[in-house]
Amino acid sequence: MKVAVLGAAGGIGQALALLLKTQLPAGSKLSLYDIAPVTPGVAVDLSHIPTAVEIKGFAGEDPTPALVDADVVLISAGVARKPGMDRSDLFNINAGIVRNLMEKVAATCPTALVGIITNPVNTTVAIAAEVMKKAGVYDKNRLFGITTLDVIRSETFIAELKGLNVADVKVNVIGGHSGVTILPLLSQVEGVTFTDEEVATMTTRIQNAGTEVVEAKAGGGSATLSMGQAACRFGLSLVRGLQGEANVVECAYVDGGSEHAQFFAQPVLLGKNGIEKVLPYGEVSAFEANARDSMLDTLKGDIKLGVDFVK
Ligand SMILES: NC(=O)C1=CN([C@@H]2O[C@H](COP(=O)(O)OP(=O)(O)OC[C@H]3O[C@@H](n4cnc5c(N)ncnc54)[C@H](O)[C@@H]3O)[C@@H](O)[C@H]2O)C=CC1
Ligand SMILES: O=C([O-])CC(=O)C(=O)O
Repeated sequence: MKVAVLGAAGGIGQALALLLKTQLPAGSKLSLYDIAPVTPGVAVDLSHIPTAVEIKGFAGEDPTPALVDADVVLISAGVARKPGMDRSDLFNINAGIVRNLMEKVAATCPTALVGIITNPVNTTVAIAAEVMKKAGVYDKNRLFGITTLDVIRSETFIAELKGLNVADVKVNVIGGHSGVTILPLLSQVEGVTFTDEEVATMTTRIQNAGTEVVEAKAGGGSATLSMGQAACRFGLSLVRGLQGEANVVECAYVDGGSEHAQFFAQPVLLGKNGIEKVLPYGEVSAFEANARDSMLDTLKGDIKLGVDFVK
């Protein structure tokens, strides 16, 4: 199994590379790429960790050498937010970065499973899909916007509020990955009830959690370490699915035939071809149904921006 990380010298990329070096199955290959010249050195550094994961680093303008024979490609290349910015403010720079990298993915490893981390995810995933379509190699079951950070934040915050063992908390987060498009389905969390006020406060906290980190880092970037953990969890789930493990389910932002929008985050069953099955997200409360319906104009606008960018 070969996993490539594009953007591997960045805050997320380095954390993700470290976690993958220590957690990928024995015999895996890990390939790191970034335009930053330090990237081969990051790989040398990680290569001294005694695990049976072979690691190589590549820098420069062309990601192709890192992509050859990749089974999974995780993309965190691009710029991150500073205080006062919205995720959509990253579009101008990151749209072109994702388009260029996806052109290389389409040419070099068109059947790899691709996880997009680069913001604005609601839009960059649509860009990735359009690039693959243009190249004639689009498979909607192999492209994912990684929304796992919203899931692990929800698990953490709910466990804290309700005094639960965080390992026991499971929550679906649907929609997209910015502001009101992030919708945790709190009504489905087993073994707990929330007051209306708790639902409102918790939903807003999860939706604004990225901004919480951006403000706390005070100009030093956005979430990197928690995102490294989230992307590692998601990347390992992709690998487990590829290896034929049963019942591997994650929420992700996918082209899954949703009635709500072309791309919509919901639970998916992962397998040897990426998405084996898009799963229903289940019953929702009146509050959640209203929040879901109210987000759709924003989400569809974000998607259209990406489609128009490539067309
Ligand atoms: N999906 C999610 O939940 C989250 C997404 N993000 C997003 O992830 C992205 C990366 O964030 P950080 O790692 O904190 O940023 P960073 O600035 O620390 O790292 C970004 C890396 O991308 C590299 N890069 C830039 N252009 C490139 C290109 N054309 N090819 C290859 N590499 C290139 C840079 O050299 C740098 O090493 C941002 O867009 C951020 O908004 C951040 C947190 C959560
Ligand atoms: O908020 C940001 O800019 C980074 C991000 O996507 C998150 O932390 O969820």
